[in-house]
Amino acid sequence: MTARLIVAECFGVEKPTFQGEGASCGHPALFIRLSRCNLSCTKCDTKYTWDWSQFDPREESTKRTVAELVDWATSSPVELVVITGGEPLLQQEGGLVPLVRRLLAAGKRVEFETNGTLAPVADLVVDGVRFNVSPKIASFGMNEAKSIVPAALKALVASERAIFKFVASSVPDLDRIAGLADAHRLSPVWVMPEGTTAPAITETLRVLADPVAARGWHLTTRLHVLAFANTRGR
Ligand SMILES: Nc1nc2[nH]cc(C(=O)O)c2c(=O)[nH]1
Ligand code: SF4
Ligand SMILES: [Mg+2]
Repeated sequence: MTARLIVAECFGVEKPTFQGEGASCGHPALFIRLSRCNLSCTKCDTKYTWDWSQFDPREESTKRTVAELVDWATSSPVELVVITGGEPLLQQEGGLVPLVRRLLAAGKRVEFETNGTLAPVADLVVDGVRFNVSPKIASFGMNEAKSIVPAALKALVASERAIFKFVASSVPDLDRIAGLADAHRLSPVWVMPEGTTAPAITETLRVLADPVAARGWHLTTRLHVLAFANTRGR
């Protein structure tokens, strides 16, 4: 049987872009955005991957074979492939493992952008793969009883291939992040300002920078919002 994935969009080949967030911020990158999510955050900026009250899944997603996706990614010399969503690990029992295996064999490296509610299968915890884990705190508009899954966080910590990248809007958010980081031994901690416009990102970054530095954490911007005005497909 041909493995297929439910894809929202692929970008970075025709219009080159960068990983906009986290430890690889500024690196040239290709993006495969998988459709579907198991959460429903109020502040989600990719609702076209899951919110079928606002979007039509037949318009917003296509099924693509692993071969099609690998051909697309290998048409570019860019080494980093970011697999995001939605929640990409929802499809790890489907075509994700063969996709990652073939991307690595072609000389790519892979970063997953995941919400941290699902433990990765062993076949994804391999050299060349990293996990950018963004647990959603209450201020992001998600009930933490659903978004904080201790067993999944434990597995991601144990993978030794994860960073924990929290979206924050205010200084009090940092206390909640510290509580979660302590409770689940999450490290390294990265903080990213919430916002989908350059002024909003800059303003929040300025508020958060000193308190993040004081805690010894890492800080990231959202480079694609600054550079490309949050255009879809960049
Ligand atoms: N350039 C760029 N970098 C990103 N890093 C994480 C993204 C995401 O939507 O998960 C993203 C995105 O949408 N664009
Ligand atoms: S986990 Fe991410 S993709 Fe899913 S609803 Fe929340 S912000 Fe959106
Ligand atoms: Mg995004």
